[in-house]
Amino acid sequence: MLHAFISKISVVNYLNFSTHSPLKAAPSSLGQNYNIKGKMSSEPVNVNDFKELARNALPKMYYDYYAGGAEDEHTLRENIQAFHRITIRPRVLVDVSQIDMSITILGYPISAPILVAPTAAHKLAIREGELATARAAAAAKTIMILSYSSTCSMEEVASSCNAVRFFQLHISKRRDISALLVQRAERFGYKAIVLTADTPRLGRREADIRNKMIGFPVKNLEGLMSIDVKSDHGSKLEAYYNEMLDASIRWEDIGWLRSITNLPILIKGILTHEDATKAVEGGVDGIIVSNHGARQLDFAPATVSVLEEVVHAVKGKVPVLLDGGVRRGTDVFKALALGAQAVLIGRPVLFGLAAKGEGGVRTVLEMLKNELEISMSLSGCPCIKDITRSHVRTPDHKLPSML
Ligand SMILES: Cc1cc2nc3c(=O)[nH]c(=O)nc-3n(C[C@H](O)[C@H](O)[C@H](O)COP(=O)(O)O)c2cc1C
Ligand SMILES: CC(C)CC(=O)C(=O)O
Repeated sequence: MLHAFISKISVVNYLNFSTHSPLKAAPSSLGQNYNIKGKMSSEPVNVNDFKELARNALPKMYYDYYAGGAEDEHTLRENIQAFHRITIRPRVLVDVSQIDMSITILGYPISAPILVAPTAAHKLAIREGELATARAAAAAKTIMILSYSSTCSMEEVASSCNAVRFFQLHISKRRDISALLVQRAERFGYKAIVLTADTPRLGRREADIRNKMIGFPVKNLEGLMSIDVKSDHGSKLEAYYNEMLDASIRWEDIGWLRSITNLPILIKGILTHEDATKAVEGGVDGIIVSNHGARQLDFAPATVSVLEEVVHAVKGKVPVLLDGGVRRGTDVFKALALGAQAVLIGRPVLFGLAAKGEGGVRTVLEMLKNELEISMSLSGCPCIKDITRSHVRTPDHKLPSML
């Protein structure tokens, strides 16, 4: 009866767009969110929607650089699909009238366990580049990890907002220049060094090779280093970085890094318990489980599939973070349940920036936070510490014996 009544009302209103019905304004205001002929709206309702908007906003070469992965992009797909294979085990009748997503990372309080991953070249997305991203991260009360390969300098970013920032480092063949960057980061208030360990050379990103991807100015290296890339073939970026990166770095070099800075050191790019153990023994202050957004070694495992292995090896001695394929609040929830303290977001931030500038990045972070809040409410977890291993079921999960 009620159903029939509602149906009748909607048909009448649908037919009476141009009449003086009290609901007359509805079709035009709703029309901003959906198209009655069935086309998708241009207003994103989730983080994935930003990908298409970014594709439309960017030159193909830049979009492909942001979106692409290595070789067959098997790991790129797996980073997402591995999250889909994990289900959530919700608990009911828990008081979830107040949800608290706040945490601290290395002692710094943030509003939710979602950080901005280091990604290069934000000026390919918009003119303001990393300054816009940094302001959005500050507005979301989270930490941005500034890339070594940023297109705004670390000084410019430092003076654009007073939020907590970390600096991501590559060790280049010019060790003196890497040391100088660390000292500059320290002087300009960056609170940690994130050493990327999975990039002794660049992975084969075939879209970049086909597009003959250009090099972009690495602002932090201005006046310090210029590498003349002679190659006219393939990705100039690949040629540039292979010339610059020190492929001989080893575990012993963590000691060198420790000797030149008092900042905490996080190591990014750990995928096995063997390396997690070495990292802890080497005295790092945190581990980021990452396959570099599937841009380095194709057929490296999806990050969420190896998270527990790393967490078990680390035994709570240092925080473990994860990135790769996090696109939903439920993904954040799953990573936390498997032992991560927080996650980092890469491409969605770039897509938000390309589609809608600083506001786009802000929206991406807000969407993920809102989704995490809902996931926590519907799973019976009012605080982050309430999210436990027993809140997820992984594909290798064995049913406890009933005998
Ligand atoms: C366009 C792009 C540029 C990146 N640049 C860097 C970088 O400069 N340094 C670094 O350590 N990681 C870099 N990454 C990897 C990210 O830090 C992160 O590991 C990855 O993007 C996470 O996966 P997601 O994009 O699926 O969220 C980059 C990733 C992308 C997509
Ligand atoms: C310029 C690159 C080294 C930045 C990077 O890490 C990436 O493109 O994945």
